[in-house]
Amino acid sequence: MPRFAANLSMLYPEHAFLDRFEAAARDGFQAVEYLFPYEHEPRELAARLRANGLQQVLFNAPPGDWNGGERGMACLPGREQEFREAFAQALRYAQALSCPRVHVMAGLVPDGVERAELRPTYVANVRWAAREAARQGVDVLLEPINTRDIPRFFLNRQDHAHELVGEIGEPNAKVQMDLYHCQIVEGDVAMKIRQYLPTGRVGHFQIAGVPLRHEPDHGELNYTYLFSVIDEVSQACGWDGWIGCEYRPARGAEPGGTSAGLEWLRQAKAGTR
Ligand SMILES: O=C(O)C(=O)[C@H](O)CO
Ligand SMILES: [Mg+2]
Repeated sequence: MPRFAANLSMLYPEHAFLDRFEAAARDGFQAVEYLFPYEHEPRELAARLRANGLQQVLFNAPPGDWNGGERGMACLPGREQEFREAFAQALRYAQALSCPRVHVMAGLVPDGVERAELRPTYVANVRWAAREAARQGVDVLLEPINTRDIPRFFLNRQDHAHELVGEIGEPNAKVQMDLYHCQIVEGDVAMKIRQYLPTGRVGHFQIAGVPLRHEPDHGELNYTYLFSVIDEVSQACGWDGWIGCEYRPARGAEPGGTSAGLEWLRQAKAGTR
């Protein structure tokens, strides 16, 4: 069965962020991911990981002015210096947390600009980041995101992401394949897993039910089937990454709501015995 990481930006909303590590470990998770670690000292986060026997498997580089609506800087001409400084900060956290992957958000296409005009900036920024990250054994991830959640996001499709990874040309630049976004934008999810996972260019998966981004057993995707596809393909090609549980629990911040909603995970584990 694939290995699952709890996304602490979305799961366990009834707890303060630092207390979500313990909640995830209590539910049997052995790994976590989240959006941004930067409000906390690396040593505080490392202590939470250690105390709860957890691995950090992914977080995001600083995205620019998040509260002002920015969603990454990688595609933005004129922001290269800020991008580099932000990525250097991410690498310091990755080192302290022994985290092998950093997601670099692409950014929004500015009004009046054609997507194609941004491509050279994006490729140059991510190539630079991948080379820096390679020195400490870290992969840099590119994630296609749907435009219902993030209108004007630069990167939306798996084929676009894989084309860019090819052009970037660094072995540690990979795609973060979020099946929730993939279903909303393009569908045909199982065939896309079969197409892309064997290329060695998928660094990480994320999951959520579609359309509401709740538990994977809510909505139109059949994750029992998709997990069996990931299992089959990863056994054939030797992929041994993680699947991030990046969803908003249907019970919201109700105490114990995330844990109660993990029935899909208990069933997925039971199915492999
Ligand atoms: O939104 C997602 O799916 C992500 O994984 C990003 O990291 C945050 O926007
Ligand atoms: Mg995602």
